Amino acid sequence: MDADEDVAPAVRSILDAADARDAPESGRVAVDPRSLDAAFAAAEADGRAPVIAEVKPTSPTTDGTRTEDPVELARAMVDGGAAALSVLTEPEHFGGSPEYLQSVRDAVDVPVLRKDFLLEESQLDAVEADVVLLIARFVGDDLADLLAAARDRGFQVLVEVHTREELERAIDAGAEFVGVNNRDLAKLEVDLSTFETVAEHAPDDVTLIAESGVSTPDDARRMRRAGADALLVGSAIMDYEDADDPTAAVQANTERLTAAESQTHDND
Ligand SMILES: O=C(O)c1ccccc1NCC(=O)[C@H](O)[C@H](O)COP(=O)(O)O
Repeated sequence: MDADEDVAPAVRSILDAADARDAPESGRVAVDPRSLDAAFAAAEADGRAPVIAEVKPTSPTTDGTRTEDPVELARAMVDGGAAALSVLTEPEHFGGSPEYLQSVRDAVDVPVLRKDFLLEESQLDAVEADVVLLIARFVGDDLADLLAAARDRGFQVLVEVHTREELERAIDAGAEFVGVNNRDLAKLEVDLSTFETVAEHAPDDVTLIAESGVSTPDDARRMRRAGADALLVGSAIMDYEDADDPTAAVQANTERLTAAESQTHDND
């Protein structure tokens, strides 16, 4: 691993925990994945903004922990029009688990992204998912090998970048799905202009996903105008702590963002 020396203490702690995690005892996984590109195309054909809705019980920048059943939340996201789902499997800082992901994937028919901080090949085998995340900053020179190892198992791979230099490394490694994270993991600050400045350098044949900080339909349209093929949204969809009915709130939050494309004015 390289380039992690400047990260926020919370991220340092996440990486230390990932380093310390035992290799899964299960054997090597072999995945028959649900196509992410097809899911995005189906959403667009239906007039929905392609949204990957994230089941994120907590995080270093979230107050408290959402304890509702991840499967119920995931179903509400799909009912709200999510093209795909992301499920945190990191246990110590995000309240996730591979078991949650497996239950969610069994319950829905959209592609499911495994959101975690994968540093080693063996960690790919913790659970089947349609897509796995590799964060360019954290895997450093191992990116191409991990990408190949993930594809050998059948996974689609989302390579996350935050800078133009990381984008170039992702492209050189052969990434087909690139997520530009608007959250700077050095400071945990979110700035939507990150996607705008990095995405313009991406080749046309890459599927580009705007990650983090998308809170309103206006934000969604802004990212789409800047070239996002899809949006990865966690906090704004999981924002239901004051709601009487959490699953209804999650569905409504998802609908608000997936409907962004069909609105001409912002009515956030
Ligand atoms: O979300 C965090 O606080 C966080 C902190 C440290 C490292 C990663 C973090 N988030 C991971 C993510 O990629 C986001 O959950 C995802 O992009 C959704 O972001 P948002 O819509 O802003 O919740």
